[in-house]
Amino acid sequence: MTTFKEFDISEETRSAISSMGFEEATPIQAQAIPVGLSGKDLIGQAQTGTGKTTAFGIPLVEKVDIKDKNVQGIILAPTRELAVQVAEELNRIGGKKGIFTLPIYGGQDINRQIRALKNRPQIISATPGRLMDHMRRKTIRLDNIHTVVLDEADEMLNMGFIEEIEEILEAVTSEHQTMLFSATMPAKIEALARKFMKDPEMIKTKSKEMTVKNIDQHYIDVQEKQKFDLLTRLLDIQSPELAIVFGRTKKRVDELTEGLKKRGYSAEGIHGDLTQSKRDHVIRLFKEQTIDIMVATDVAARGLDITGVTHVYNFDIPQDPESYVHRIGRTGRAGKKGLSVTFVTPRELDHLRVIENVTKKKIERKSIPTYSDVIAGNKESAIEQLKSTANKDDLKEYKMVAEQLLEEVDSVTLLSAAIKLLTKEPDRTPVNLTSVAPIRVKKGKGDGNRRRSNDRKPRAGGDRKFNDRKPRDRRGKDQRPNDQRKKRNNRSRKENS
Ligand SMILES: Nc1ncnc2c1ncn2[C@@H]1O[C@H](COP(=O)(O)OP(=O)(O)OP(=O)(O)O)[C@@H](O)[C@H]1O
Ligand SMILES: [Mg+2]
Repeated sequence: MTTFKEFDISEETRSAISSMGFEEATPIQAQAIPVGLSGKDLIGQAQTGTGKTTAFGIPLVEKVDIKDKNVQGIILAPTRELAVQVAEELNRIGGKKGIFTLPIYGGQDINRQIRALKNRPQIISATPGRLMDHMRRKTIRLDNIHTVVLDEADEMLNMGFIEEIEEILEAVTSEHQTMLFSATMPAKIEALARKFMKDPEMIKTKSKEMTVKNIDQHYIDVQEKQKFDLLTRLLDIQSPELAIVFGRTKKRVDELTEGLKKRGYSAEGIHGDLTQSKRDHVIRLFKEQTIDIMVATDVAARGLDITGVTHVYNFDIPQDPESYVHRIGRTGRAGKKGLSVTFVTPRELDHLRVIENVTKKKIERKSIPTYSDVIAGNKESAIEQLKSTANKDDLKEYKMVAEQLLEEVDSVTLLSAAIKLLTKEPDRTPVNLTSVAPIRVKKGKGDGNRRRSNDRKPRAGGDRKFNDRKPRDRRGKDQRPNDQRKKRNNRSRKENS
């Protein structure tokens, strides 16, 4: 067990960490913080939800010279929401030392960011595209940077981002430390990462599996057409506190959200085609539990730390094992329990095996719940509702009627009637989704790294991730016209950074 007292850090930072409620350092923090503080380059790999943000946040904050008014540290993140979240965490860690971290991301008024930069943040947490925009305008200078962090490093070094990352790193001309973090680090990406680093120390927390033990991982073999009914059945039976439903494309997310609303669930969707203010709004509603289901593309797969997410449903099986690891990692964070359920159509079973092989974890098969399972689940919720109302609410004005009723009917019969009335029938409002083609394992490349090549062609999965390109275009990536590839890439950058 390592406590934060054991690190050679300032009193302010120690006190900030304690205000955040952290007592013991997590394994990645215990190993990475001393290396980070020593100034050495490092690659940190640890499972989702195990505190990697603080693992790089503490060394970064400790290295900032408060008298120096220049930007001294940059953190790059693949999505806007993550850039914001990381900035918030860094502000909690560095606040007591007077260190200010500013999030810089696409979709927000650039002039507003330029004004905020006048407050002289020492650290910037940015998405690559918008940072480059500021570099070109000379509103951010990188010549005094002593620390560069790539959060979700494998994603950042994937083909969708590599050019920006190279350009940004080349612009950091000062002597600097580079730290890379992610829960996944495919070998090819690690090799590529080393080119940007000086003899990096590799820190991997010991564990056979890529995913955390506290997530129960299930899958259900289901026909495409049955998926939506299955989802609503599971939602009724499992009553998640907060759930994220992942769909493969933007259109899919829109259709799923509409369908869930039609059946009376409080759900909102998030994907790269929405305005940033809509994206922010959805995240806010979800965080404050005004809605309890967030339907998302992979734009929400990485890094997001939302308290109360008890369930992750992969309505569509993820394209690659890394995406699976990150998606399900939105639950089961900081030691809490979580459940993930992946819907697998018969022709996708091979793909599921690829995921199991790469993550070194067997995913447990479950069968489709029956109608009577749903009724039993709904009865359970009705009983919970009755109990919590009995415990919390002021029932004075109902008590007299209740006593009168008890003179006519016995208490067990009365309560049974109340439970019956409160037990919902499953909503069967018809919902039609456009069906999507199954994801197939490509022959001879079933190593789970098939989109992680580091040649310079745009990656299929990566563009899909942030552009949410429909996997319909089943031509090989080399068969698509060049200008089409370029357009997709550019759009992806504009949308997400
Ligand atoms: N030492 C600690 N003790 C208790 N909770 C902690 C500690 N460090 C971090 N946490 C909490 O754990 C949660 C997960 O942390 P964080 O988001 O940094 O995980 P991560 O490893 O970056 O996950 P991901 O791979 O999904 O990005 C956060 O809510 C954070 O506040
Ligand atoms: Mg993280």
